Amino acid sequence: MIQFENLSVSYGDERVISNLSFIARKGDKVALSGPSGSGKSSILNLLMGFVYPFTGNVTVNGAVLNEQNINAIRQQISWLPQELSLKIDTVEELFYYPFTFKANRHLKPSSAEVKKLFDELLLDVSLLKKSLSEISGGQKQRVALASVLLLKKEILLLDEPTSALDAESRTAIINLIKRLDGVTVIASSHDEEWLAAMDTVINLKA
Ligand SMILES: Nc1ncnc2c1ncn2[C@@H]1O[C@H](COP(=O)(O)OP(=O)(O)OP(=O)(O)O)[C@@H](O)[C@H]1O
Repeated sequence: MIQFENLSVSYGDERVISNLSFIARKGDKVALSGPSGSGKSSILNLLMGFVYPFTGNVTVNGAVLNEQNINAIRQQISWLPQELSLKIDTVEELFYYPFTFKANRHLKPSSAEVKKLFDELLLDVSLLKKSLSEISGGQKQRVALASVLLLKKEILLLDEPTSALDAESRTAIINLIKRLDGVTVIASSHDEEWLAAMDTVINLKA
């Protein structure tokens, strides 16, 4: 369970989020909506411990998130950022990047698992042999999503996961996310189809 209690976030003098409270239970699919700059990414950054609240608490599975327990909490989370600024050249490097971390090495998927998930994401595994400059933004987004899904963590944080996708792959991903039993998903999105499909939508300008 993830709980935000009376949470406020500020950057310097700028208050971005004020008195936000919500609970996501295990397996809930939660969307964060709101205009650009309303604080959607900041909420995901709070859960990763990149930002700390100005007031209030974030609790993950009963532990109030702090600098001492953040590393243990991150082990339970798989995070897909909005922009991937990695110094890598190939699709294969992008896909296997999360598995290069010591904590994730044992989670490296089999080629059969990779093939199965790529099929579900409407991707051809031959893409892995290409350089990043040869694939589209939508293919890159789905390859990155595939690797965070294969980490099989119980919490999945997605920052605008369908922003580069066409209608067909967007629907495939929404269906796949909805079938993830027991996985708590929190995703920022401007995508109406995504927002309509999730269990809860938190509108940050409401
Ligand atoms: N590290 C930072 N330092 C200073 N200000 C920041 C920082 N991160 C975010 N902000 C500011 O906080 C506000 C909320 O940003 P955030 O990225 O959380 O919004 P968002 O809803 O995710 O936006 P978008 O839809 O454009 O991705 C913005 O005004 C942004 O400029």
